[in-house]
Amino acid sequence: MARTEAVDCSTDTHPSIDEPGRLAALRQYRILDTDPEIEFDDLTRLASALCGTPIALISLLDENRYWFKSRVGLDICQVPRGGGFCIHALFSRELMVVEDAEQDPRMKTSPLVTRPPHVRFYAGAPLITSDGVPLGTLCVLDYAPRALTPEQRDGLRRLARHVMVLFELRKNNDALRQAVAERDQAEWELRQIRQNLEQRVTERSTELLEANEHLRREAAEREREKNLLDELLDSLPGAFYVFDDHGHFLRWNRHFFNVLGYSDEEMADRHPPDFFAGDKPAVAAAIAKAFMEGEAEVVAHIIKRNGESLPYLFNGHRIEIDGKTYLCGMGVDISSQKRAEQRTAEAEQRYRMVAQLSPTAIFVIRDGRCVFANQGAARLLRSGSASELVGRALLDFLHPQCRDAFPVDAVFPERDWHGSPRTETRMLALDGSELDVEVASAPLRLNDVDAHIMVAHDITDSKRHQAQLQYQAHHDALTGLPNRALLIDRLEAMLARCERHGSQAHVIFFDLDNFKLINDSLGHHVGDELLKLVGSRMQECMRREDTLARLGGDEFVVAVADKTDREIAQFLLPRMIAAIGQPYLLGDKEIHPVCSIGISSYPADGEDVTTLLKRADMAMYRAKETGRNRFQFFTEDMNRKIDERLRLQSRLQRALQRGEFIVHYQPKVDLPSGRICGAEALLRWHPLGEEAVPPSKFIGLAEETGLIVPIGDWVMRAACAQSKEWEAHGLPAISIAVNCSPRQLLDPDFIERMHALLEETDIDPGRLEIEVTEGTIMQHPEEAIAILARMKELGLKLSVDDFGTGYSSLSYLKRFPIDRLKIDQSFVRDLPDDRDDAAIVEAVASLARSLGLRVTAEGVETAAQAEFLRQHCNDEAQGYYFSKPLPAADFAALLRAGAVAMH
Ligand SMILES: Nc1nc2c(ncn2[C@@H]2O[C@@H]3COP(=O)(O)O[C@H]4[C@@H](O)[C@H](n5cnc6c(=O)[nH]c(N)nc65)O[C@@H]4COP(=O)(O)O[C@H]3[C@H]2O)c(=O)[nH]1
Repeated sequence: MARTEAVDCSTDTHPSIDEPGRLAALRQYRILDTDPEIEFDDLTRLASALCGTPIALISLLDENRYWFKSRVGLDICQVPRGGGFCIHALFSRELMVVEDAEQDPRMKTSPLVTRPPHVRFYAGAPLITSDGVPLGTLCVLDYAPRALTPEQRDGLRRLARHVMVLFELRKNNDALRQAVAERDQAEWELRQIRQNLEQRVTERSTELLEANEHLRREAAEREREKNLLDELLDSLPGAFYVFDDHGHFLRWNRHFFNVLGYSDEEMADRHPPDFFAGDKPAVAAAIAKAFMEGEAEVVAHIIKRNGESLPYLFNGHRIEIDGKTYLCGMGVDISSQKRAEQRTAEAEQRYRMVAQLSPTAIFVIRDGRCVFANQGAARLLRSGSASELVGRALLDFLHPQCRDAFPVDAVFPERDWHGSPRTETRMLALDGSELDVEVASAPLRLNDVDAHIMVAHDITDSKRHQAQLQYQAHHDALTGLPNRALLIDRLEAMLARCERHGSQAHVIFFDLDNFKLINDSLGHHVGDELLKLVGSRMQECMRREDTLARLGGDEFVVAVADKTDREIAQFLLPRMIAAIGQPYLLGDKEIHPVCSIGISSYPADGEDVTTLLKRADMAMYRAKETGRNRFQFFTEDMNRKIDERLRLQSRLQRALQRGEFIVHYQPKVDLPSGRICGAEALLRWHPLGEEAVPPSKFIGLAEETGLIVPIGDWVMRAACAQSKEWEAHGLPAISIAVNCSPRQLLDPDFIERMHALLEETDIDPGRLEIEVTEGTIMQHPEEAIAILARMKELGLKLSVDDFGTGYSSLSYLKRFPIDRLKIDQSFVRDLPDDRDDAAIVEAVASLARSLGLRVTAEGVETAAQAEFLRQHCNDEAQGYYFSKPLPAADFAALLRAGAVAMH
């Protein structure tokens, strides 16, 4: 493409051209300074090709320049108005062809010619509007002079017209676009307007809806308020009303219907006085008063629809609404109140009567003086009449010792079971007698002044009774001495005192050794008398501060403080033993009780009551073992003995299963002939791997623990079996005696077991002798007699062992279904020298003879004893003199020999 500098063309016009009009027309096409468009560029290229020129332009002339809408072969887009050629073609409105510009006077000075691009050829077809206005040209240019063929000329013209068609099309399009744009704008504006309108309509509708809702809510609220008011009025506990000064009802509540029975129609027709009969004048006066003074109240009987009348309390208040005067108020049914008043009046009357007639003393006290007293009060205080008490000071009736403590203001510290304040005090009757009373009190308003009512009742007897009960709970009924409970209390207090002072205290346990025997043999009444005497004799030996208690049976305990062991042992106990040991004459009997005493001391032997009592008891048992009228201080050794005893017990429990028992047999000798006539079965215990334990050590324990029952059964069975065996071996038939302890005898199954044993061993019952001690029988004589009788029924022989030690009376002895008496070895021991024993033995032998009983003397150890017995008793004897108890085999050998040697 040829480059050229901008060409300066001078502006020139043509007289035939309305230049401003042309320029205006040009502007209408709105094409100047627009971007290249392909449709125009195609035409330009067509023109260049058609004419064979390197340059082709669509050139438009405005006020100052030639602006090229489309160009081929030229790279500038405009040239000044004075530097171009087109103006000639434009103004001539014809195709103009300049074959050599250097030769053409109109152009040879043109910068396009004189300077690069050095145009030499120019052909331009004017672009003329349909109105004939020239706008520019479609021109072709060349650097060399040339000519155009007529076809080229014609083609150029046609192409110019095409350009113009395009211009027109473009202009129309523009106009169309403009119109479309304007229409779009109009549409947009319309839409805007519509939207605005719609929005306003919406807003307005919302406002209207809101206003409507507001109105609806207000209406609902008013309705609700009205309903609420109606409900409120209907819920009033009475007849609400509003009526005007003509007596026309404006408003009333459901009470008129629900309670009084009037319908709304009836209410509308009625006037206030219509509801009343007898009370009409009072009601009318109250209405008039309310209208006049603003308010009034009246009690009147309203007539219900069914004719019934009820007392109502009406109130009325004058109100003004819109300048008019109304009366508004309510009537309340006061029938229950009236009834309550009536009941109160009746109750008051009743209470007055009850108070007057009550046997309980009732006082009303005001300012410390009696303002009312009933008959009960007069009786309590031994007064002639209740009125005599009125006006007197309450303190006058109180015992002087109680005056200070008595709460005259009725604020009592305790409460009775109704919750009323109560207290106990002592009163003085008018005759001077003293009374224990329980007083309850309550505050009271009396004629608008504070007072209190006081109810008093005589508890003198119950106090006495209580004291008695208290005494009984803490004292032994027989001797009147403190019992265990009181002893424990006092001991605790004593120990606490001793602890504070660092002093000593002693617990002394007394037990009468032979009491049981005395009691059983001489009767309970003798025993009781003896206990009372023992108690009082002991008491005489003691200081006031010491305590003597009876724990039950023949057990007494003395608690002594602030004495040493030596003082106790050297002074107190000997004194007591001497006092107790003095003979007692009870009825026609003289009794010599024997006591055993155990002592424990605080703090050495224990620091609490239980331990001290237990240890004194232990010591007492130890004393009992050591002999008559002995005392024994507790020693740690006793504890050890108890442990040993416990150990022994556990071994004894296993002994039977382990087969540690055997039976020895001691012969019984017929004194006249010296022949063995029987044997006593005696139990022996050889614990495995240990020394034999003598019966004296374990029989008592077995008895206490009940083990004696199975052990005794075993002995019986063993003895019976042994007897059968001897019999089977052809040995002489002898009777076998077996010991029976109290526990065995009184066992409920004893008889059944004996029966079974006889059947099982098949022994002749007449050869089995059961030995029961006299003491055993005398423990429960009646039961024992019954059991012995049943044993006799079984065919058994019975003997009373240790006879002479058990205090059995002759009358009992007569009733015992026994065969034999065994004289206790204590009476035999000192024979024949002891005259008493000799006399006893003789007496027993003679007694037995007269009762038809046989006699066996026990414990014969010497020939002299044997001889004495042979002379005076001449029955049976048993003892070491003849033989010690022997194992079964040795005994069999002895039996086989048939007699024992009598030296
Ligand atoms: N000093 C002395 N003693 C003599 C003489 N002759 C016999 N004795 C002993 O005196 C006791 C007599 O038995 P007991 O009075 O029934 O006294 C018996 C009896 O009460 C009881 N006992 C023994 N075996 C049994 C038994 O199987 N059942 C029951 N319930 N008690 C038994 O044990 C007590 C003591 O029995 P043992 O030690 O065997 O003592 C026996 C016997 O060995 C004598 O000349 N001089």
